[in-house]
Amino acid sequence: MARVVVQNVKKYFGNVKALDGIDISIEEGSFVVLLGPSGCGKTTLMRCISGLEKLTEGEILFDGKNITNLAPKDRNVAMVFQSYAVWPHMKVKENIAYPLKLKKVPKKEIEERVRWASDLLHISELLDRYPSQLSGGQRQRVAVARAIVHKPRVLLMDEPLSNLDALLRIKMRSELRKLHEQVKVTTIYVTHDQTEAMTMGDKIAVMNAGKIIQYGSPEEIYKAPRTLFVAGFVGSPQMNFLPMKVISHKDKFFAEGFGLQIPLKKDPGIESVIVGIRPEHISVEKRQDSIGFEASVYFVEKLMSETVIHLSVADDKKIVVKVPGDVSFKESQLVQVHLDLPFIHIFNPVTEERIEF
Ligand SMILES: Nc1ncnc2c1ncn2[C@@H]1O[C@H](COP(=O)(O)OP(=O)(O)OP(=O)(O)O)[C@@H](O)[C@H]1O
Repeated sequence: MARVVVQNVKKYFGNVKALDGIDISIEEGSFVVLLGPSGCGKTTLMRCISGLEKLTEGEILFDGKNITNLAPKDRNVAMVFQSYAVWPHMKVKENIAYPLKLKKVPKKEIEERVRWASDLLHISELLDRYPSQLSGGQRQRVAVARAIVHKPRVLLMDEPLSNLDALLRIKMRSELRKLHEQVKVTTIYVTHDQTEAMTMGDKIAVMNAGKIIQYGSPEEIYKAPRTLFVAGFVGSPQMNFLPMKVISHKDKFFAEGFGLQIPLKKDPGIESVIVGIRPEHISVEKRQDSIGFEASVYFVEKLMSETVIHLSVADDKKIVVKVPGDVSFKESQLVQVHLDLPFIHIFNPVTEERIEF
């Protein structure tokens, strides 16, 4: 396993800036998720790290050694793709053994390694089947076993769970995490699914338009999103954004709008702000350190374990509230809602950056 450092990497396809100056340092043995919307450059960054794509500019280092011009086969990197990409004409055991055969590993060692990888992926009883005799989930396990069998320095996974049904995806998430704990190979995992990113990554790099916007632990990204984009991309349902005016009153500062006055800890130095608050930090009951206001129920989504309430506040602005359990509300019903002040985020509407208090 290796520490991976990407320095000022740019990759242009004609006029398209797929990667527009990427800097990231990935600790040896860690699990890092690249998260971002379609087209933001996630796959291109993976392909650059694997050597399948040549950089326009910049450098990639493994353990301090510049590997920018090294051929893919000399980097000792393994990839797992969304499409399982297992050889249909080979049995499972031959598929897994394939990378070792290429490296001319002795037969006995191949057998041992195939047993090791298939035990880890719980597919030992499938070794004599052909891929056509496997389910999608089993095929993806074979692809992962084949990727780890030669103990790569870096394991790259590009949306490996996208083709699986919802239940299996959730199961495989925890299995891949467990596998990583056992094998400890430096792993870079691409997804556009924020739940997958939050549950799997030691760290998440949130990307947009060829750039990394924020790189941090899931907790940092959830609790202190650096920009409006990150705040809106991570969390479900999405964070509520309320554009408000800044007013001062007796040396105190407030964000004012929608019938609300939110105390600010200091002068933000601008005339207006965007107040962000996650649906789970708004309640329909008074809580300590919260401020309340009236809103009318617009639409209710009952998920039984939680209830998502869409509300209209002043100026017909809609906000979304998530409360635990199965709560009944009628359309147009008036409710008192409360914002938990410690969980409020403040953004600059021009730069879209977070303002720290
Ligand atoms: N070979 C190519 N030729 C031209 N443009 C390309 C090529 N590969 C990627 N691009 C462009 O580069 C940008 C980044 O693409 P990339 O596939 O890396 O995004 P992504 O984040 O992985 O998206 P997705 O989640 O949809 O797979 C896109 O605008 C894409 O159209």
